[in-house]
Amino acid sequence: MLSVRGLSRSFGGVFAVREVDLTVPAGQTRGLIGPNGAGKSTLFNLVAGLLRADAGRVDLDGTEVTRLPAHRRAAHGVAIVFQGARVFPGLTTVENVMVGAHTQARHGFLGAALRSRRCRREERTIRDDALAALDRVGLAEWADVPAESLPLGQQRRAQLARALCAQPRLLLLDEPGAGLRGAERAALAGVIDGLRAEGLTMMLVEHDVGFVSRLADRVTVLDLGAVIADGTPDEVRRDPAVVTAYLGPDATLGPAAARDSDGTTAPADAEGDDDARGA
Ligand SMILES: Nc1ncnc2c1ncn2[C@@H]1O[C@H](COP(=O)(O)OP(=O)(O)OP(=O)(O)O)[C@@H](O)[C@H]1O
Repeated sequence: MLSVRGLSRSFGGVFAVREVDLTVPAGQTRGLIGPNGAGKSTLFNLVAGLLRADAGRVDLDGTEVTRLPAHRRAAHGVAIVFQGARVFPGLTTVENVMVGAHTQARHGFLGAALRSRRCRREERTIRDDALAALDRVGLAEWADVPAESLPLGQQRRAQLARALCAQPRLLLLDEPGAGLRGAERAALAGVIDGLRAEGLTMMLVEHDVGFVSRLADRVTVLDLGAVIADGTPDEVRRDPAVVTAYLGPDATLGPAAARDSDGTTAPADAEGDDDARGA
């Protein structure tokens, strides 16, 4: 589904992403972890076409998209949920989600302004698609409430629904669980797990190693822009290079410790990690 070869990008002469090779087969959920500043978000932006690569190539389903802008890659099925993204205030939950489907709408400005019959029909279809996406993330009953009145965890799921509305084939989730605790975190993990079971191809950036380990089939570890490990969650947690990069030379990255989404190191039985696994 996704193939990245020799991908590099630097800012002011410093590599943010350095000669990254990565293959994500269709149906796989790939975790992407690494310390702060490792290059995770930059890699996502390079895959989504929001940043230009200095070198290397990106292929989606066998088609090279390296030079395509973000909207053309979206048409190839790439959707991204940004780190710390907020819902649009002043819109209901379903209206927030409909914004995602509007990227695929056919009617132009004139049709919308005149409320033509075709435009109204398309609007109904978009609303139905948005309601179906809300159902997939467990928010159907909150469709008509102001989105900003939802708790943070539900706002995150609404953003996920917005991305799903574009019917992606590759979904990039940049720290979707950041700042979530307890039941909210467990609910999000349950939704991501459901999408995985449906066979959606996903990449998931998270600081919380327990959260990623529970949800990903395979994990890639970045440090200083380069891939330092790639394997099953268990293999990666035991890899000495990963442990050192993450926590320092004397630490362990097994069930005993994991860096939580706020960047602090917490025991695995702390609230966030435990809830993610227990979902
Ligand atoms: N637009 C930019 N301009 C300059 N430097 C940037 C820019 N974007 C990223 N960087 C730098 O590139 C490096 C990688 O940043 P990036 O945000 O991709 O890391 P990250 O792994 O996502 O970090 P975090 O976990 O903190 O979100 C960092 O050193 C960062 O300061």
